[in-house]
Amino acid sequence: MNNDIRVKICGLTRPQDLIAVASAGAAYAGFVFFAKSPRHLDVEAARALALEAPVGLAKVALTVNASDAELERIVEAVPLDMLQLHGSESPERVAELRDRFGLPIMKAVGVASEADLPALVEYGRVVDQLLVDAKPPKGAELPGGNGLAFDWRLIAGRRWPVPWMLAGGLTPQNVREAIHLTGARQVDVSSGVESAPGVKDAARIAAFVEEAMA
Ligand SMILES: O=C(O)c1ccccc1NCC(=O)[C@H](O)[C@H](O)COP(=O)(O)O
Repeated sequence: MNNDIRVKICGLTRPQDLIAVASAGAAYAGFVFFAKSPRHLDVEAARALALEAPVGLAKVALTVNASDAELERIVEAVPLDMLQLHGSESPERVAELRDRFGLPIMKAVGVASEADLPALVEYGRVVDQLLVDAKPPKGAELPGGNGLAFDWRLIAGRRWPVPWMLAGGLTPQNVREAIHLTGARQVDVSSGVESAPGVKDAARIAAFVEEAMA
């Protein structure tokens, strides 16, 4: 059992999702604030859900190029442990938000080729965590949560100055290989544990966490 692997399950929308994630032993629960996503939560729904989260489950709000006002509404209403910025926020914007809201920040960086790797170093200077995710394909509706993996060999053996999380197309079937190949100590999944877009599946969540920690 590889207990030092920490798992994030992203895109929870129902109380039963929280139970499934916590009982599986995941460390993070992600709430998506992005209207085009099938996992989108409005602030009131996210507040209600977050208030039911078991103690010890870290609650992560995921936003995409959100305005100050949007972030203020979320942070004031929803008890959170981390902000995940999943848009084109610059390192300067990220640093500004980290100072303003006093919450740990995880910045998602899309990877498709070697050319995308320097951004991890640049953001790594201003964040608390990095999310190393698959770069969305051109024309994709969603900046993340697409169920697509990137070539994990691109980051094999690489390290950054802050904790990082591997994401993109992970499933119960491939997560062990992904961890072995990349050396990731944290993994994140959304599509790979769903029975339909936006519908989390408790059995797949349990299987994913078990495989990640095997
Ligand atoms: O999950 C979404 O719907 C989403 C929408 C807009 C921006 C980001 C989104 N998800 C970000 C995540 O952290 C996902 O867990 C990550 O991209 C991995 O997704 P998947 O490949 O589906 O496991």
